[in-house]
Amino acid sequence: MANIPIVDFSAYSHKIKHGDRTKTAKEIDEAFRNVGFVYLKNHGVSKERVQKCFEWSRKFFALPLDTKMRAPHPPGGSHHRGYSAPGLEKVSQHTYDANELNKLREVPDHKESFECGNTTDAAQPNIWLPEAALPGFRDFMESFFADCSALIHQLLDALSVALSLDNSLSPTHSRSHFQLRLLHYPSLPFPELAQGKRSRINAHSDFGTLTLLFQDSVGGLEVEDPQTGGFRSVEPVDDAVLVNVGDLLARWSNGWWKSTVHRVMSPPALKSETEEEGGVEAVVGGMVADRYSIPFFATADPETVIEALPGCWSNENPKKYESVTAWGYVQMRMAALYSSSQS
Ligand SMILES: O=C(O)CCC(=O)C(=O)O
Ligand SMILES: [Fe+2]
Repeated sequence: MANIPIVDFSAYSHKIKHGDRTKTAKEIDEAFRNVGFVYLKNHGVSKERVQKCFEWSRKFFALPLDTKMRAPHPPGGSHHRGYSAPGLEKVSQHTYDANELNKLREVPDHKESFECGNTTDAAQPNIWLPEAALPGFRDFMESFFADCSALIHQLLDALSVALSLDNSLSPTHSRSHFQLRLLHYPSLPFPELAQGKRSRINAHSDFGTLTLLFQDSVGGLEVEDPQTGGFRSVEPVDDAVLVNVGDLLARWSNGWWKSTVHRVMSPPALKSETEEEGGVEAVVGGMVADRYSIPFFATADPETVIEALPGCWSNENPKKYESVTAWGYVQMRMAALYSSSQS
């Protein structure tokens, strides 16, 4: 099991006094340096709201395919909104060559997703189903988006305290051009996953600054141990949101915080059952349960120049990365996600 620290975030979500805030910021800082992931308790997005979001997600994915296709994800990676049917998106880790991408797609990610963003994001307008197809869905997602955005801004305040920055990082995300994603990994025969014929989500790091991840209780998320290169299971924690550092924040902090590679495989319970029963053959015909998760991706305002933050570099620890704009970097990564199968 991966050792992901659990931090009480009330000092930021409930605006408790300054001293507690510094302590919380230091705890998050340590988790981001060591693992790149942290679980936050008392994060301010209520349990009821999270449960409701999972309910809406289940309702959405239970609709017939031709109804879901009334909000289709456009071809290519630059407009990342709407519904993607299973097999459309294949996550890669820094693979930009078209032949390589097509090879990777031979093992499709067995998932479907729905993406939506900020209503003010003119560059990537949302793509909704007609209201009558799922009344109330759009309203709920817009308000859940606002809940998650508020948490991101509190986290940016905490990170600025951790680095003793003069100004909070929150204004660099002032437009909140974030992305809320509903993910459904359909049930599938265990051997297909175990033998690598299909994957749930391939190993990758996230592109932006911060990701929130709400998961159901099925499990299967794994994070890479940077020391050994092996993967460790992440156990879902009740009422806690998982937060991880994306590549842009790792660059911005000059590598101080880690953007850790992660993937989704079989739930750990299923794996240990097969070991006890003497290997994969013992479960031929067994099915892996459906899994639902809700990531929320934050990134900085598009024109923000990402270069080592004050305090993260010195003559002894020079800047490791070229400066990039937030927009330029994310577009390059997104293009690789959707490019070759659709061009
Ligand atoms: O479903 C999960 O638990 C992880 C999803 C994920 O890593 C992603 O969408 O970037
Ligand atoms: Fe991810």
